[in-house]
Amino acid sequence: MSTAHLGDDLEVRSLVRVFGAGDGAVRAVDDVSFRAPAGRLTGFVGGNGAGKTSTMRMVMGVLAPTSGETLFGGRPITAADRRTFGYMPEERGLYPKQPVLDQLVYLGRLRGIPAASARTEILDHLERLGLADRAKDHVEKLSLGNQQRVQIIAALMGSPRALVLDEPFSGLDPAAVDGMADLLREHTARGVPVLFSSHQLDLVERLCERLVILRRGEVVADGSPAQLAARGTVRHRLVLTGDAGWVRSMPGVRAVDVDGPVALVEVSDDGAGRRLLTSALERGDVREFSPVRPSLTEIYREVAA
Ligand SMILES: Nc1ncnc2c1ncn2[C@@H]1O[C@H](COP(=O)(O)OP(=O)(O)OP(=O)(O)O)[C@@H](O)[C@H]1O
Repeated sequence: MSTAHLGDDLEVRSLVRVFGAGDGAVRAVDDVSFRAPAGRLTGFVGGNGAGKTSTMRMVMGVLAPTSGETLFGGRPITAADRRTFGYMPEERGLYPKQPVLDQLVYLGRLRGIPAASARTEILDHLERLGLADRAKDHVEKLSLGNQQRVQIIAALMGSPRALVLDEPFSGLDPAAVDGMADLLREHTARGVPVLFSSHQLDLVERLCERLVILRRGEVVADGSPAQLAARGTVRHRLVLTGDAGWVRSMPGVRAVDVDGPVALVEVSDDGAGRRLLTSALERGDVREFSPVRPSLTEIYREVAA
């Protein structure tokens, strides 16, 4: 039995995975280190082929690292640890011809969850994800989004000690996204680290306390959304009473967008910002002059493009 207890971080250290050899070798994961802290939702983002799935597979032991380590609570992750983890792989593996409830009970038993307690938990999760009336249906009769919900329940049942979820939100409608987010928060509240990949940046920004951005196998950003926002280019929003077109000719000011009395600008330094504000005040009332935090999408474009 694992000695790990709730409150352990998941961590990867100097993780490398090379596919192929010689000239055709691909360094899919290239010296990746980051931590998914206990009790936090960590979003794992990056473009197609950035190395997210390969990293998660190495955490779950279904892909061998070329080098580097995967750790839980500071110790190398063991097979016993992994049996206590909830994993949603990229390749969804449900049996089409088996009823939903039977299948989930079976998957639970593979993870050592007694059938009776698995049933209670599964029925509760089906209810919460709006699938209570589908428990006896064959999986193949469900829409893809509903099959996805079943897959999610398979990963979440049995009070896992860590959750590793590859694209858990893809294909879900907004109500299911909210239901799923609530479920994940219940797990972080128990002290579980949750690592999930996603291409939906708005969702990651809304949900995550931490995020890790990969680009071509390397970590290019790692921190809270606020920490990442502080790294991005800060802009200012200037709202005047008259037309703001004149800001375009101010030295040290780049007008990103001007629309009537509203201008979004980047200033080269504090001095240029002060000169801009002074000029604006000389021309009349200034209704607003405020820094604009870059959105995650903008930060992502800066670091991952
Ligand atoms: N089994 C494999 N054999 C050879 N190359 C592979 C294998 N698995 C992944 N790769 C390559 O490794 C790189 C990273 O792929 P990976 O699936 O980890 O990225 P990803 O970030 O999950 O991408 P996506 O968002 O598209 O799912 C890609 O170039 C991919 O082609």
